[in-house]
Amino acid sequence: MQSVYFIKEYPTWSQLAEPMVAIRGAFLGFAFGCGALLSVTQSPWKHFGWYVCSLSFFHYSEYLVTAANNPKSLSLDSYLLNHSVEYTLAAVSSWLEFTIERMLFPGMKQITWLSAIGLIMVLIGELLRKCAMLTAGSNFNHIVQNEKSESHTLVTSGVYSWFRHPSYVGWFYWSIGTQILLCNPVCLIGYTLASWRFFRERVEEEEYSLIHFFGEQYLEYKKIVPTGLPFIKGVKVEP
Ligand SMILES: C[S@@+](CC[C@H](N)C(=O)[O-])C[C@H]1O[C@@H](n2cnc3c(N)ncnc32)[C@H](O)[C@@H]1O
Repeated sequence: MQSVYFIKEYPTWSQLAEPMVAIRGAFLGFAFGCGALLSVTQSPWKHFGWYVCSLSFFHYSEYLVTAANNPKSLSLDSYLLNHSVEYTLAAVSSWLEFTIERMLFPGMKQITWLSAIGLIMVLIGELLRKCAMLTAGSNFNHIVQNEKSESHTLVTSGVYSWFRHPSYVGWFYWSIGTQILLCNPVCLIGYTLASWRFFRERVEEEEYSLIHFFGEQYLEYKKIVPTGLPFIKGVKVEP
């Protein structure tokens, strides 16, 4: 008698992740729509609507640009929604601060000229970051690489000729801009200090690897081009 075997095929990780990608994309689209609706009303939450649009656009476009730029590195994490616990706490704190101050001092949340300055910072920061991603192409990776891949080349053109870390410069001013937009004084100070510390450490860690990868070529580039981040010089090199 012949036996029949059924080989059970388990879905691969990428097959499992596909619906999650669609769900996150749809959620960000929905959030953007809600933000846009709030933005065009005369409600006291109007500026919060600008913020929701900025936040959802940022996360959606991180995934989209990674897909176009460096599809090999694309994953569910490319939305950067689960960046870190600190990042999530910072976002929730800013929503709480906005809500509490909105209840106690409603006038404080309706300073349109100040929110407009914040929005301009957000837009410029976003543009700079996406220009950096597109300029670096497949050399750009959300996860700092400690091993040099064969195709990794040093990028020194376009926005990389202005700053050594243009995407971090963009993200730094984007994050500060969100708090100016929300007229959140406490989070403005907190975000400025926390993101400055984060990028100081990140730049040092990244530059160790880049010097290891590109040696003299990176050291020459480092001499000519600043990091772009205030009071951050990057890794110290002994003469
Ligand atoms: C998240 S990206 C950030 C890039 C850069 N720090 C910036 O702010 O635009 C991190 C990856 O970019 C790579 N990288 C950083 N600067 C680079 C450059 N000038 N040329 C090529 N790769 C670079 C690093 O090796 C790392 O894996």
